[in-house]
Amino acid sequence: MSTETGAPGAVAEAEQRTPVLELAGVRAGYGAIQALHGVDLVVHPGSVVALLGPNGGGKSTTMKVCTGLLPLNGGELRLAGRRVNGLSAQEIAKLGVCAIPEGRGVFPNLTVRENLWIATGTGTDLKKLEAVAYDRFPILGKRRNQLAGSMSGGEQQMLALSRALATDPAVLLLDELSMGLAPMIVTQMYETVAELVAGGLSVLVAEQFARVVLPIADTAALMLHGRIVDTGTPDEIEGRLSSEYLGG
Ligand SMILES: Nc1ncnc2c1ncn2[C@@H]1O[C@H](COP(=O)(O)OP(=O)(O)OP(=O)(O)O)[C@@H](O)[C@H]1O
Repeated sequence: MSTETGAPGAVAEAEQRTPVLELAGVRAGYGAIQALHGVDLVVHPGSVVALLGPNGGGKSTTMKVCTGLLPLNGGELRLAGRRVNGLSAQEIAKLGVCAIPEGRGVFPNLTVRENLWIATGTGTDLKKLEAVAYDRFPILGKRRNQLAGSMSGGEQQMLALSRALATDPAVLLLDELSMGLAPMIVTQMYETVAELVAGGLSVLVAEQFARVVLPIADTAALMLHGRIVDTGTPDEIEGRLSSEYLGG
């Protein structure tokens, strides 16, 4: 969370603890296409790192590396200080990495309840899971028997977030949470993320339009052509970004 409310000590303290997620000199690509050329990123416990940059910069690829969906061909991926290069996506998920991919990640032909039921594979009881989800997003309770694919983009994103949180992740990866959503819904989604971070969650969020995520970020990193070209506090980065990257 941003330190505006006066917790610089807490941030400094978090930075002294082992990062929940760390990329050091990470290289990765698709066959002959090298997409990441030595990416360094650190997510401290209870903080939000915003990964910014235009289309094709490598944000989604970075997310795929963090979830184990794409292997590294150089550098190191560390979770809670442990090198996890080469672990499968399933093993990485078990270590507490949970992602909401670009374009949501709900099962459109399943109802809200059925989508939540999928998360019971992690051992949580469906009733408890539903109670938490409907408490956080009452609209999901009203839509519990509706097919996820027939809901609005915002409602689908709420469902995706609820399902992700059911796994009690150590670090949550959000890829373009705002995509296709009305500004008011985006604000609401990021407010929810900020509340979760205040409760101790760590988040890495990729966003093409910086303005929607900078208010809740502790650190921002600008990515271009598979490289982090600038890192700083949200204020520092905002000051250096062109309006093109800031977005509406
Ligand atoms: N499946 C793929 N096969 C081949 N090249 C890919 C694949 N996915 C991404 N790339 C390439 O890797 C580079 C980084 O793409 P990536 O999707 O990570 O960027 P991004 O910053 O997330 O952009 P966007 O927001 O548009 O998804 C781009 O040059 C892209 O064309």
